Amino acid sequence: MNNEFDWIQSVSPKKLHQPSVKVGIGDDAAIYSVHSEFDQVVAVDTMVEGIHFTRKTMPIKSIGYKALAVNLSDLAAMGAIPLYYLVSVAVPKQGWTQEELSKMYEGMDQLACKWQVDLIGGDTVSIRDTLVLTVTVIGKVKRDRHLLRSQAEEGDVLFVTGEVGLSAYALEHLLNDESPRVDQSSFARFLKAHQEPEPQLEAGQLLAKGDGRVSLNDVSDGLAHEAKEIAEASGVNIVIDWDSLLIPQEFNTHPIEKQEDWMLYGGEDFQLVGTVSAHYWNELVLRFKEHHLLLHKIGRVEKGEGTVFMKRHGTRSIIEKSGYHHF
Ligand SMILES: Nc1ncnc2c1ncn2[C@@H]1O[C@H](COP(=O)(O)OP(=O)(O)OP(=O)(O)O)[C@@H](O)[C@H]1O
Ligand SMILES: Cc1ncc(C[n+]2csc(CCOP(=O)(O)O)c2C)c(N)n1
Ligand SMILES: [Mg+2]
Ligand SMILES: [Mg+2]
Ligand SMILES: [Mg+2]
Repeated sequence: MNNEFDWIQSVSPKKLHQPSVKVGIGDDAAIYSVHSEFDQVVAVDTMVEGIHFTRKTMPIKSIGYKALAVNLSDLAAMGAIPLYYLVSVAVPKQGWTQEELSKMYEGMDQLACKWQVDLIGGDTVSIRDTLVLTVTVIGKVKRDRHLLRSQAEEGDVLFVTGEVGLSAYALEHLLNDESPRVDQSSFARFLKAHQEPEPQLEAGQLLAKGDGRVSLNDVSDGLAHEAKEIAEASGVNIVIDWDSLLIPQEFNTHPIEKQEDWMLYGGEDFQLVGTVSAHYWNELVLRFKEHHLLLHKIGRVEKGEGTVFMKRHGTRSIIEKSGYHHF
């Protein structure tokens, strides 16, 4: 690899999307101007080789794409509009070429162009064994229009913005070397969900625009875990209605326990899960239809203190806050 400074030069954007950037890459820090009618929104998430990806589970370009996507997903979950991002990369001294790192940045750039977000800084260091990629995103939300996990109330509708379980299904096949055994044309959308998930920014912004009260979270650790976070933050119980979940046809030939593993506990779906009051629901569904976006009812909110239930064929069971845990 050339020296670190040439490398930084090579990943510096030639052109920026946001006119608010006053100083981007190249000085000690970035500067951007702000508008007072908006609040600033910031999030950071890290991807670690061996934990979030391996060379077997992810093409290199997708590692970059996903690292930015998971962060944009957190902004989506706040109802925010993304503006800028910073990238910190720790590169092992062996095993990664500059071409590969450039590919990783290409993945980020592809998604950044789609959402008009600008790379305004970062950090480059070496590490012993595995690559670590940390992305920080900065966005904005109209003052007092942000969406929180703590706004659910008894009687609300529980919704998701798309299918869940696709990412975990793909990952299981990738880890078990089974992807050649599944039908490749139908496997493609599962692979896409795992490798290059689409952050639901439009859905998040649409939910923030309306007048109704909304609670919202993004599905990184699994539907069960995220629903539990909403239930606990809001001080309510949540019932997930298994029979109303969108179950991919490919799951039908697998035992129900496997389906539950993928759909409730698998994680990394990066759909949004949330609640709205029942009388606002129909209007919201219409608005989503107008924007060609999916909003799917999967349960309801009840009085309680943070318990999540799953109801299947009329029988309820308590769902634990399990999903992917680092500790
Ligand atoms: N090491 C840390 N130091 C300080 N704050 C942290 C740390 N880790 C997480 N947080 C904060 O805790 C809150 C929850 O973080 P968490 O990472 O669980 O959410 P998330 O990003 O939505 O989930 P995921 O990481 O699974 O995508 C956030 O406000 C986050 O900024
Ligand atoms: C090789 C490989 N093994 C396992 C997984 C699964 N996985 C890792 S982290 C995580 C939760 C989200 O992470 P975080 O909580 O850090 O946002 C999940 C579901 C994977 N993606 N790749
Ligand atoms: Mg996080
Ligand atoms: Mg989140
Ligand atoms: Mg996150």
